[in-house]
This record gives sequence, C-alpha cells and structure tokens, in this order.
Amino acid sequence: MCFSDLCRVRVALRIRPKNADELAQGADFDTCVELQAECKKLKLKKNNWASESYQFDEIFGENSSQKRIYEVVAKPVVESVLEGYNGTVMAYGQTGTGKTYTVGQLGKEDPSERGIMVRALEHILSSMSLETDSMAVSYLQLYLESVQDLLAPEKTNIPIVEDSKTGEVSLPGAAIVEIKDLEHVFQLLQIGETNRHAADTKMNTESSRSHAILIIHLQRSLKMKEENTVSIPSDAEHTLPGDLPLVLKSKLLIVDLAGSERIDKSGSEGHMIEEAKFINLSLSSLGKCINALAENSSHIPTRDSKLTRMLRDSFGGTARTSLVVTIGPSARHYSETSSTVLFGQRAMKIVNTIRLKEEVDYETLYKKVEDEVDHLTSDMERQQKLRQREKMQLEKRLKVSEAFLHDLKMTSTMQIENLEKEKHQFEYAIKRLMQELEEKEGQNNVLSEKIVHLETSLNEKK
Ligand SMILES: Nc1ncnc2c1ncn2[C@@H]1O[C@H](COP(=O)(O)OP(=O)(O)OP(=O)(O)O)[C@@H](O)[C@H]1O
Repeated sequence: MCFSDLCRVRVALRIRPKNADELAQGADFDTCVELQAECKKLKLKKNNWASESYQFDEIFGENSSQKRIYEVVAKPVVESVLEGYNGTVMAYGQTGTGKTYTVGQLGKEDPSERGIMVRALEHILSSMSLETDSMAVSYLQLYLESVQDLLAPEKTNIPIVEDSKTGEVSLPGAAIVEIKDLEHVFQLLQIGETNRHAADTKMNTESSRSHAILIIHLQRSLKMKEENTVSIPSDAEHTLPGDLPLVLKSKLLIVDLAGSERIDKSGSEGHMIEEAKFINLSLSSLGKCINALAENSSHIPTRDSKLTRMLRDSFGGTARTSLVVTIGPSARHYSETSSTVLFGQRAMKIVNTIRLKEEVDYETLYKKVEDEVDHLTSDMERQQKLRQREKMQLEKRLKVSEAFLHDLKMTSTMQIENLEKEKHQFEYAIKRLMQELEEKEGQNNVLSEKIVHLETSLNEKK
C-alpha cells in the first residue's frame, strides 16, 4: 500500500556566534546580518544603504541551543521517518559557519552540545522496539568525488546505484551496522569522525574536506494484517493462509556538507586546493539542481556530481527534507553569506512528494513459511518413523505367526503319519489275530474230531 503527500522543503537559518578572530576585532567588527527572529526574517546588509530581507521557516540566533535546533529542524523529520517516510536533514553554508557543530557534534561529556546526528539516533532508539524493529547505519564521506566508508575506511570508490524503476539510490558494499544502544552510536560516530578528512585552514581550524552522509536505515513491523489468503509471487502460484507480516522501511539521511570556500580567504595550498575545487564543484552542481527544481525546470542535472546523485531523493524526491543554512555574522563574508541565503531561499520553493510504502515483510514471511515447512517435515518424519516401527512390529508378528503355522503344519503331518502308522500296526495285529483265530479253529476242529472219535471208540468198547 502507498500513501503520498506533497511536502515543501523546510529551511531554517542559523547564525554562528562571533569566533575568536571576530571577537578580537572589538568595536571594529562589522556585521552584515540583522535577525528579526520573531517574524522569522533576516536582514542582509550589503552596505550602509542597501539591504534585503529574507523570510525563512525558522531563524536561530547565536544563542540558540542545540536542543532547540534539533526540535525545530530535525525532530519533525525523524518523527516522519519513524512513521515510515524517507527523510533528510542537511546543513549547508560557508566554511567555518557551524555545519559540523550543528549536525555532527558528539557532546559526549556535555549532552547539551549534542548535534543532530546523536539526537536523532537517540530519539529513534527510544521510540522503537528492539524486539520488532531494527535500525542500522552507514556512514560515508564524499571526498574528491569518491564515496568512502567512514566505518570501514579500506572501502573506497563505493558505487552509487540507482534503481531505474523506483529511483531509489543504494551504495552496494558500504558497511551497514545494526545499532542496539546509545554507547554503540557514540562509538560509530567517533570512528566516522576520526576517519573523516579535515584540515586546518585560515577559516576553520577543523575544516571538513569532505561531505559526510549518515544513512539511518529503519525497519518497523506493523501489526499482522488480517487477510484470508495472500498470493506469493513465484513461478507457481501459491496461497498462504493466515496473517501477513507488514513492515515500513524508511531511510534518514543526515548530511554535513563540506563548506564552500574562497581559496584566497581559506589560504588552502597544494593538495588542499584540489580538495577545495572538488568541494566547490559538487556544491555548485547541488546549487544548479536546487535552482532547476525551484524553477520547475524540465531538466534537473542530478547526474552532474556524486553528491547530487546521492541526494536525489532529498530534493524533488520522496523524502521529507529539512535544511539548516549556516552563516557567520561578519560583513567581510557578505558575498558568501548572500549566496548561502539565496541557496536556502531557492530550496524553500522545492516541493517533494513524500511517500509511505507498506511492504510485505518477505523476510519474516519467508521465515514463517520456512518454520512451517520445518514443522511439517519433522512431523512427517515422526509419522514415517512411527509407521516404520509399526511395520517392523507387524512384520515381526507375521514372522512369528508364520513360524507357528509352519510348526503347526509340521506337527499335524507328523501326527497323521503316526496315526497312519498306528492304523497299519492295528490292522496288522487284527490280521494276525484273525489268522491265529483261524488256526485255533482248525485245531479245535481237529480236537473235536478226535473227541468224537474217542467217544465212538469208547462207546464201542462198552
Ligand atoms: N552555534 C555555535 N555555537 C558555538 N560554537 C560554534 C557554533 N557554530 C560553530 N561553532 C564553532 O565554530 C567553529 C567552526 O564550526 P564548524 O567546524 O562546525 O564549521 P563548518 O561549517 O562545519 O566548517 P567547514 O565547512 O570548514 O567544515 C568550531 O570551532 C565550532 O565549535
């Protein structure tokens, strides 16, 4: 399911307090800015006679706290990311005007100093459930037009891949580290800070020589959606009964750009001139995209630099975007300040189409189906074993019965044979008796004849 909404890029302006050099100028310090914070306006003075007023979504004076900046600039974007939309928070401005301070300050010792990155990660960690949701980060720098991994510095020249259908940008090969707690957040940001290119210039003792991009990948589970059946796209059409796990996947980009610099002012030399050239080139191509988008031009030169390719979704894309433009107070930098202010003004005209996409959580679904298959397989195996055992028992019983039958057969054959033998014996004995009887009868007859003869002789003698 997909929900879309129009959402203008929000732009806040922050002015840095005077730095040590500016304070040292004392009464000689000349400023070109005047804040009208209550009506969210900045008056930019070109000279004593000419000035222009600019309206912003918010104006922060030099005493504004990091907490307030987070709450006004970043919090609405983070909340939106927690709801499933993509988001971008970015700082843009001349070198030494407070971009890294606003975005990347760790504030480990003093929590009030914490910048947008730490606060955003802290906010997300406290709003999600580690049981059902997950958060992972990639931290990259764009240095001399090469994308490098700040968490795994051996990975350089990471490709930027754009999905031709969805326009989604990915960086295959970049480390994606799952985050569990705030301590881990500090560790990773510290590693990133150590690996980021920085140099001492006349404008800033810790000047970033690369654009830093923290990408927070968030995945939140939605309650199971009641559906009777769901079609699983595959070669064969299957249907899965029951609940369908849904997730919201969103991405938050927090970008600390390197600052534009004039080499005559920054005093860059040797390799640093090369760095400054690349920084200025990528910022100028970002400026061109912002102009084209603000003017609704039909061609947006996104492909002109890696920076604009990486920020494709942030301006004119599907992300909710908030931009802080940082300026210094000094009149010496009027022209850079003016160009920063105009960049912010143009960015305010850009309207993004934020989009919420509910996705079927195929990973969980796959696991669920896999569990089910496992369960059925082990059930089947158990049943098969049971059947096997039953079969073996039956076979055993059959064998016993067969043996019994065989024995029975053997026994009865023998009995019949014995009986027959006995019968023959009886018949033989009867036959002998009959013979004996006949013999006896013969003898009797002889004896009877003798008796008759004797009686006759006796009678004659009398
Ligand atoms: N609002 C602020 N309050 C106090 N100190 C600030 C503020 N903004 C900037 N600073 C200080 O000013 C100096 C320059 O700031 P930072 O390094 O953030 O500038 P940057 O715009 O990131 O510069 P670059 O583009 O050269 O990296 C740092 O010492 C920083 O601590």
